[in-house]
Amino acid sequence: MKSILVHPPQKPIRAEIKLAASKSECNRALIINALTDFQCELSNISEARDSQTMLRLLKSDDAVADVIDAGTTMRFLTAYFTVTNQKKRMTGTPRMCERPIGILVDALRTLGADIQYENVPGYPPTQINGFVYSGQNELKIRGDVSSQYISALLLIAPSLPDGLTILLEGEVGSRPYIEMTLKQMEYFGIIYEADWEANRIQVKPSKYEPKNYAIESDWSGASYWYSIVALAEDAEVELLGLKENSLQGDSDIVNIMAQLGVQSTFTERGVLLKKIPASDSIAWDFTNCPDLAQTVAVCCAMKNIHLTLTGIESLKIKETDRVFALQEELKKLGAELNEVETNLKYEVVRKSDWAATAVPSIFTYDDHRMALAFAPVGMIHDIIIEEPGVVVKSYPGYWNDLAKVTTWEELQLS
Ligand SMILES: O=C(O)C1=C[C@@H](OP(=O)(O)O)[C@@H](O)[C@H](O)C1
Ligand SMILES: C=C(OP(=O)(O)O)C(=O)O
Repeated sequence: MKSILVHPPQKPIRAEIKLAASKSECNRALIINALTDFQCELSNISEARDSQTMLRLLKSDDAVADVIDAGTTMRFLTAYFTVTNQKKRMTGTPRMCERPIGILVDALRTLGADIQYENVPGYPPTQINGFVYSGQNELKIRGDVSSQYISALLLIAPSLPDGLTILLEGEVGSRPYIEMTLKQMEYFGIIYEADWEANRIQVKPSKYEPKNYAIESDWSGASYWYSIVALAEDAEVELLGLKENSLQGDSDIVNIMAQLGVQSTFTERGVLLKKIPASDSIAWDFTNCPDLAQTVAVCCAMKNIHLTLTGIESLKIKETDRVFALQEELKKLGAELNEVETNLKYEVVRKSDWAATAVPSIFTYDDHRMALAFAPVGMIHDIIIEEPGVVVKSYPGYWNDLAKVTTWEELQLS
């Protein structure tokens, strides 16, 4: 499959969508399960490639763990293999080897890990050689690069003889993901204290209790459906498997989309999305929900809603430089992502009189969220999404789900 041409729907959209499970919740549950010697019963395991990769690597005796392009899988497994004293070479795609891991490796080394870099210090591939506990039970760690390092350390913290106290430095990004980690740990019997005023988290040493755990559907995946409803002329969609009180910070899409023209009503099965009037402009800080930035940027561009974005610095070190990717691809829709204050504030603006002269063809930069976020443009006019297979990272069933509300066809681009 080389590319997909999405056509606007020919009739009002009325659909029920069973979303994929959250890969974030799933990857935490899989690590916790491994730390109970696989005694938990996990249900609704995510079919996302990131989670399937985690599942496979946790069960593998191979000396090499290739995480492909999965950040949480790389970071969580590095901590897990270290404390369980498994010698592993950790590697991934070329892009994964450009995504920093030094902050986590330094922290694990302080705890007693022998980890070596194969090429560039601070980046995968790494070789985990072993672990002899140093007796250190307090760490200072930067919180402004990736929360995944902190979640990785928290997940293994109960296994350390003295537990672990983490002092976070700098502005903490993606904090809801840290809270998700802590709440899942608590569910499995771990005691912790988090003081967010002092940026201090303390985890007591203990064993995870084996329990059953049901993984919630993915709110990041839900965001694309919000965008579909916001952009389509007439749409009502029920998303199944989502909860009002979610562990996932991306459930904030409910509040963002209330301003972009989508009302959420929670039902017994999930959430029902209906169209309502939208605002002319919004400002949003994505520090707590960086994965929603692409969805919202594309949706605002297409609805001619002026968007001011802050808190998107971490987008530059994800599957691709998402700021650059958005800048390049929004241009094809007559829109711009402008940097208003260096690295701090951006805005999305679109020429309201813009009309496509040819069908825009969106390059996806090996980033699932580029394909997922731009496909809803098809609710308004034809759009080509190149390399659409990238969606397997988090939402393998996306194109099949999209076929429930509109038509699309495969193209072979030369
Ligand atoms: O812990 C997690 O499950 C995640 C944390 C976030 O990463 P950062 O903490 O690097 O922002 C998010 O972007 C990623 O998709 C999943
Ligand atoms: C950033 C993401 O994932 P990861 O960091 O786990 O590769 C994502 O899914 O958008």
